[in-house]
Amino acid sequence: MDDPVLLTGAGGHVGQTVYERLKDDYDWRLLYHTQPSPEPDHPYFTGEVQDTDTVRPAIEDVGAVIHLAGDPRRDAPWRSVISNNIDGTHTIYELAVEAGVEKVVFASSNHAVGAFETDERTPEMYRADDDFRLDGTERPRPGNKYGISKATGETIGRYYHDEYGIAVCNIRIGNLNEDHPPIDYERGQAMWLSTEDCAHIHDCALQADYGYETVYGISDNDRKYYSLERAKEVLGYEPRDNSAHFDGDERVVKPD
Ligand SMILES: NC(=O)C1=CN([C@@H]2O[C@H](COP(=O)(O)OP(=O)(O)OC[C@H]3O[C@@H](n4cnc5c(N)ncnc54)[C@H](O)[C@@H]3O)[C@@H](O)[C@H]2O)C=CC1
Ligand SMILES: O=C1O[C@H](COP(=O)(O)O)[C@@H](O)[C@H](O)[C@H]1O
Repeated sequence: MDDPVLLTGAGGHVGQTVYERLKDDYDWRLLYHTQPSPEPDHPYFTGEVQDTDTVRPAIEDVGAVIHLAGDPRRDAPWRSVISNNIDGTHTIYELAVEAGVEKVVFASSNHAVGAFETDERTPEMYRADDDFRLDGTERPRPGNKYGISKATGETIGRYYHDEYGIAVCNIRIGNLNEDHPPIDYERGQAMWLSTEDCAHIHDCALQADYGYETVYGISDNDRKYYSLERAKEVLGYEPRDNSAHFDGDERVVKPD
């Protein structure tokens, strides 16, 4: 991607993870909610992602968008997800059409499919010896209103792909922690996405050719209930981390 790339939610956890690691690789445009400090090295904009007057100048002349801005809380209330997540994502796509954007990478979530984690399947599905896998071809099955907003974001992308030809990659992100995988949280270990793998999968999604894709964004954990096949095949994703290789403090060498 030689054209500028707009990163929304640039000040957040995922945004900083992506920007810090790929800072020199793209001609970034950054959308922050509020004034960033210190100022970033690339042109930036501030405001509400659902506000066309905020987004229009930010998306001008952009070739691709990584859309992260939104309310990430799993218990986010309806009014918030309607505004920040659903209306915000609609605004991004609507102005992407206007600006001639070729590709949108959308931060979807494990919570778009959270209701697959039924009482009958859990906690066994979180364990390394269990072979249950979601692969991205299943229909969304949200477990909360936040999950509804992510499933809706995927569907908004489907419309803008079919109607306007925008290439869309929904990354159903698992669990990005500050540093190491969570300890004593089987589910968290199963859907852990390391910071390096997080930057890498977003880089892959900017580089690869596809039409409309939904992939899972997790590291190559021994415990997993999401398939990585589609991300590997379509995006060229090569995860390097595995939650099993951390003991809570640091990477440990596992015996063969
Ligand atoms: N961190 C994780 O483990 C996961 C994150 N995600 C998704 O990834 C995206 C980023 O999440 P995080 O970085 O963890 O959250 P975060 O809260 O750290 O970052 C989100 C950013 O978006 C901004 N924002 C929120 N509403 C906005 C609005 N209306 N207009 C402009 N900016 C707005 C916030 O100020 C914040 O800087 C979110 O869409 C979230 O749903 C999905 C799955 C897992
Ligand atoms: O989508 C998200 O998922 C992560 C992981 O989910 P959790 O239920 O294990 O907490 C969550 O931490 C993050 O806030 C959310 O945006």
